Amino acid sequence: MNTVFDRGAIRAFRFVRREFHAKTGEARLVYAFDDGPELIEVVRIPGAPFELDPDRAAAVDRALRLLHLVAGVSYYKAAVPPAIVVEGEPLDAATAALATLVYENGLGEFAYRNGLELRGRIVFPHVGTEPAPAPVLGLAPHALTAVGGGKDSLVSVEALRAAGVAQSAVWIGGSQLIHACAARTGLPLVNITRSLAPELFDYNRHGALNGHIPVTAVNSAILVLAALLRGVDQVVFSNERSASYGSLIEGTGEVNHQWSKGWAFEQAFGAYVAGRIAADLKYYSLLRPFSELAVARQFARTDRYDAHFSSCNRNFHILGARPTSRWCGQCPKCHFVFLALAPFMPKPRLMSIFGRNLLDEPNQAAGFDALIEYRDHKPFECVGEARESRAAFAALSWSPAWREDALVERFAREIRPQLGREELAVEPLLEPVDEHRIPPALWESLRASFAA
Ligand SMILES: CC(=O)N[C@H]1[C@@H](OP(=O)(O)OP(=O)(O)OC[C@H]2O[C@@H](n3ccc(=O)[nH]c3=O)[C@H](O)[C@@H]2O)O[C@H](CO)[C@@H](O)[C@@H]1O[C@H](C)C(=O)N[C@@H](C)C(=O)N[C@@H](CCC(=O)O)C(=O)O
Ligand SMILES: Nc1ncnc2c1ncn2[C@@H]1O[C@H](COP(=O)(O)OP(=O)(O)OP(=O)(O)O)[C@@H](O)[C@H]1O
Repeated sequence: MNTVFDRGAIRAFRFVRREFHAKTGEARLVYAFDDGPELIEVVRIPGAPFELDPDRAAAVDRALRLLHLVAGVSYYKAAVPPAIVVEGEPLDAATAALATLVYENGLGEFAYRNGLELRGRIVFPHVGTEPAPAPVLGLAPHALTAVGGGKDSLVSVEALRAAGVAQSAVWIGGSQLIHACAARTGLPLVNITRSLAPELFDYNRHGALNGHIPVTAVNSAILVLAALLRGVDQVVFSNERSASYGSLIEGTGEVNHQWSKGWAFEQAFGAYVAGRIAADLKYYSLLRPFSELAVARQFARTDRYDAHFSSCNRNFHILGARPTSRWCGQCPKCHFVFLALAPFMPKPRLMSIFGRNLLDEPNQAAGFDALIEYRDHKPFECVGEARESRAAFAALSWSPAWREDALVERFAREIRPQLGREELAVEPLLEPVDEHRIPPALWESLRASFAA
């Protein structure tokens, strides 16, 4: 493309067609703006050729339709045109409602940063007929555990292992870091590849709208498809309770960067999968009842992954990682993970993971201030709630090992006196809540393994 991407002239975003090739495991998701070129996203699920009986083939097609709708968000956002057109069979009301929910909320940060109002503007056309409830397919008891290279999914892997749940470590994309973490689990590995339509990058260079998309919703829909193809009954994510809370922006309200990691998404998506795709396919987040601090404490209980994991998002760009080391030490994720692990890990171990002590670097004060919502809002990143960060700081400020470090000392002197002691306790934040979709027997075992 040599000209500008004239998004104002675009009238409609079209869902053109979806294809699945059982011999190769390749799904092709096809979109277009008006009569422009086809934008084709390709996802490949390993394990082909897939032999599917008619019921499973029909469920695979329903899952593919869901993935087509959800993954379209990457392209729709480039122009946000007035109309959405779904070609082929029309959507029913429940499917259209789920797609609208994902687009409106999952593009919340995108809309805020681009000064757009998307609520009420995203209309997926649908008809009034309701499809039959999804059948039971007789899927085998086995979890596809999504691995993201960070601490959360590794906590889930170990919890499922302890509970005796058969599982595979599954990841999407070409990240070597995630591959190394997945290999370190010792589980069977499943690496799914995904290529965005190359035209999108061209559009981005020529003036398309850009910003954050609900990537966990896309990954979830990919794993649902993979579970059906591989004939297994569970898709397990590792989204903690804290993901349900966004950043509070003055004059705007709450904007959640990680909306599709939150409880509202999990409930709607999980219910849709069981109700409309396959009745015995369970989608849930194993860490939903827990805070980031509870997950950090659990992670600290084994050093198996210390030399492999990273939560720093500079490792995870689709056009190639941009890290100088596994931890850049300067981004909100590095700040938060350092702070959250510090109360639960011996200091030398944490410093050897990061290669430095971030809490003794006075020039990083602003980054840590944002985490505790002091003079700034919580960053648009996957970090815990401000009350968790404040409680972690408070715990360190009473610890002989940490209290003399520059930023901890500053917290104790300047910020702690403004906060009530009851706001600063770590213990209440380690208590699980009973809001989750975890199968009951597994929940009992999980609760016991997280208890102190
Ligand atoms: C790695 C990262 O943080 N990427 C965000 C960044 O994108 P950037 O341009 O720096 O690099 P790429 O990720 O390589 O993306 C290239 C372009 O492609 C678009 N794109 C990418 C993936 C996709 O599924 N659809 C797309 O359209 C993207 O817009 C780029 O133009 O900045 C972007 C704009 O703010 C972010 O959207 C990129 O975030 C990725 C989608 C991503 O995978 N981010 C996760 C690390 C992440 O933020 N996870 C959240 C979960 C949030 C959720 O609701 O699911 C978290 O852990 O909190
Ligand atoms: N490339 C990926 N493939 C499959 N699942 C992924 C991928 N990236 C992230 N996930 C999953 O999405 C969820 C959110 O990712 P997130 O980055 O918060 O988790 P994490 O990498 O396990 O931990 P951390 O919060 O320490 O980064 C997790 O369940 C994670 O396993």
